[in-house]
Amino acid sequence: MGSKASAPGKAILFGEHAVVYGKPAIALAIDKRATITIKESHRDYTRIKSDDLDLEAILSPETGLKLKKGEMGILNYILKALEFYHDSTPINIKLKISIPIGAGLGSSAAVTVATIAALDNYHKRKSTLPSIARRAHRVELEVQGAASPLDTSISTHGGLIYLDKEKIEQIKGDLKDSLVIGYTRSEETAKMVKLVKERMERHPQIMNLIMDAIAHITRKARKALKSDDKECLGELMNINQGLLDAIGVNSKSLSEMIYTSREAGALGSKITGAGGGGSIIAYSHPDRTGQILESLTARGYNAMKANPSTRGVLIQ
Ligand SMILES: Nc1ncnc2c1ncn2[C@@H]1O[C@H](COP(=O)(O)OP(=O)(O)OP(=O)(O)O)[C@@H](O)[C@H]1O
Ligand SMILES: C[C@@](O)(CCO)CC(=O)[O-]
Ligand SMILES: [Mg+2]
Repeated sequence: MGSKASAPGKAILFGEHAVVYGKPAIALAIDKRATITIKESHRDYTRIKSDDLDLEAILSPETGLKLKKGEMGILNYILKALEFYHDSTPINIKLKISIPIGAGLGSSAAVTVATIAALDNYHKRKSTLPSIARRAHRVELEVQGAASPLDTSISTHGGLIYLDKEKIEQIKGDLKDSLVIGYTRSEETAKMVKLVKERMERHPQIMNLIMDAIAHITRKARKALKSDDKECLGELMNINQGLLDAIGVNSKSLSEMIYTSREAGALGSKITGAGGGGSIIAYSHPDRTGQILESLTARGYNAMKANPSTRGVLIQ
């Protein structure tokens, strides 16, 4: 018997980094997914494979982990999820992923959530969405050393969520056909979270004022989404971007993508995710997304339209 589960990537509209300091955030699941398939193994070891990542590893109780090809990165999240199971029954794990990796689009969270859901199903363990999200957050915390529950919550629950500390609220907002994501390879999330922490330690009063300002923006954005006030939402994204620059997570390539998208008609454009490279999210009237996509790709950036995905984790 086998098991299969998938989970979506994410984009953060407001509150990245501030959420690590207990401020609210707004994030949406996007229509790119990670899928984990588990089959029984007829060998005495577990094999983890991903053609998309050109990754293959063997995990045996006797000889431990052997990385046959690819890089550890994402594998660390699968291994940590396996570790929490304390069950060394050999299995074959396969990962398919359409989420750009390490680009601020929540690939690590999606892989973690899909792995936990697939393992629950494989071991016939009853699980709830909050339980999957909680365990997935613990995996991200252990692997990265620091992580808010934001990425793993949105990957589990899907939709468009307003997260305030542990409280999750699905919010209404018309973002269909209005989002373009430009992406490059980002610095690892853990590194960017550490960089902000160090600046916080050097300038606590200033940084706390900035985090409070981002919190005000996020609360106001929640109202703008509900009232479909597109101009206000765009302007709040641009203000949030200025504050992300101030906390040190902007970069030249992100700025170039942001200004390119604004010149092409974005109402708002900002970093999404950890920053330091990675992704930007541009919000516009639906009739401008084509132009924004074209402008970003013409400058050699990867770009894609993103639509909210109401579907969170799915056990197939
Ligand atoms: N080709 C690859 N194969 C395996 N792992 C990779 C590959 N490219 C990047 N990684 C690793 O995948 C992980 C991606 O996690 P990271 O949190 O940095 O990005 P993300 O989850 O996509 O973005 P964010 O967390 O900012 O939303 C990192 O550990 C990175 O080293
Ligand atoms: C930068 C950050 O806020 C979001 C990364 O996608 C880190 C976190 O919330 O764990
Ligand atoms: Mg991540």
